[in-house]
Amino acid sequence: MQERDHLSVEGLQAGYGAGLVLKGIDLAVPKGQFVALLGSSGCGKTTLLRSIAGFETPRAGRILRDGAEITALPPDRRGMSMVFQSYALWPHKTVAQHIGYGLALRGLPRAEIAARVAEVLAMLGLAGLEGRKPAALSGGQRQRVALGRALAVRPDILLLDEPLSNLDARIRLQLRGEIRALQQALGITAIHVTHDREEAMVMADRIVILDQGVIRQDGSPEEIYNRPNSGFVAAFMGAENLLALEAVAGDGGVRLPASEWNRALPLPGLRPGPVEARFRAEAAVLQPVDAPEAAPGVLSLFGRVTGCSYPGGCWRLSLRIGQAQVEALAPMPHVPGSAVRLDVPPAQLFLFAAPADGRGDTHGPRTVPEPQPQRSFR
Ligand SMILES: Nc1ncnc2c1ncn2[C@@H]1O[C@H](COP(=O)(O)OP(=O)(O)OP(=O)(O)O)[C@@H](O)[C@H]1O
Repeated sequence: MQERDHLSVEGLQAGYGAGLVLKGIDLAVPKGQFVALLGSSGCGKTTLLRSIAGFETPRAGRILRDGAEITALPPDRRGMSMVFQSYALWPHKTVAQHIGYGLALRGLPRAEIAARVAEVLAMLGLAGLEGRKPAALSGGQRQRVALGRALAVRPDILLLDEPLSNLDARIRLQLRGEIRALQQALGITAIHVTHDREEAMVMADRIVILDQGVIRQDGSPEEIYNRPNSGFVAAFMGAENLLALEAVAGDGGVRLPASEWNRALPLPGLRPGPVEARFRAEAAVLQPVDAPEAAPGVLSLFGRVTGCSYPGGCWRLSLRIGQAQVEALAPMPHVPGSAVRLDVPPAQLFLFAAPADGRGDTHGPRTVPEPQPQRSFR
């Protein structure tokens, strides 16, 4: 715990019945930081958020706010507001009543409530809708009301539980930007639960990847995207193409020997043995098979097109490379059966010693530095 940590979670364990969902979470968040909790369904994101909010009682560990323990405090005494995926609006209350709700509970004078409601209505572009009830609002407007209710009490910690996932794509993009701008303008510390990778990337200062109740990686969006610390994180961040390689020791060090589907590649820093190679479809450059040899460090793969579709922009190719099926993008369509070369640049080729448990980080990746200690990320 450092002086500047606004919110800290230490050794947090939580679960339901006999099952343990969070298996020891440590997280220290400085004031004003926007943290995205990212992970697949069921990994424990909401359980962590609800534990921070005070809606779940942890089995072990502590939650601190500005250094003071709040683990046992009820939700309304934590100085936090939460926004839910389902909006959680009352059908019989108007927009103004929703936004003023927390202020009325706190016993603020009517005039002050009216002034604050007007301020929040203006801030969220809801002016003119104050007399409407939720049934007469669009999804985006409803979520703005829920956000307004959370912000009206001027929390300094805002907890967002997938607030955008019920909205259509256009409104989602718009609200994303609005929430981020408001959070920055108000200097609020925000914890945002999502399973949408792009949403986490564009909104957050920091991304925490959760998997089965443990933190797999914690870093800036650029770090997580460009330097995943495991095959799991690489795959979660879109590097879904997977090749099973075998690193061998030779005179010039550890390398990937040439085969009918790849050129040889030095693998400095990796031990001999099975290697998991991952890359994004958009990272690979499609070449004719007889193109000049690629620059050193580039992994050149040879395969055949098995499928071709047009999702818009580029053509998306499915390719058979040895035993693996991978995806790549191309500016032109390719006939199934065509022979092609795929070049993967070193910065975008994520290599990990292949693990026994399929998670890709047992004896350290070649291209990835050790994960940063949490406290260095500020
Ligand atoms: N009230 C509950 N009682 C029993 N089990 C629960 C309860 N709430 C959640 N769980 C279980 O705990 C695990 C973690 O759930 P949690 O909602 O925290 O995951 P999540 O990462 O937020 O998932 P999603 O993205 O699907 O919302 C899941 O296996 C879920 O089924």
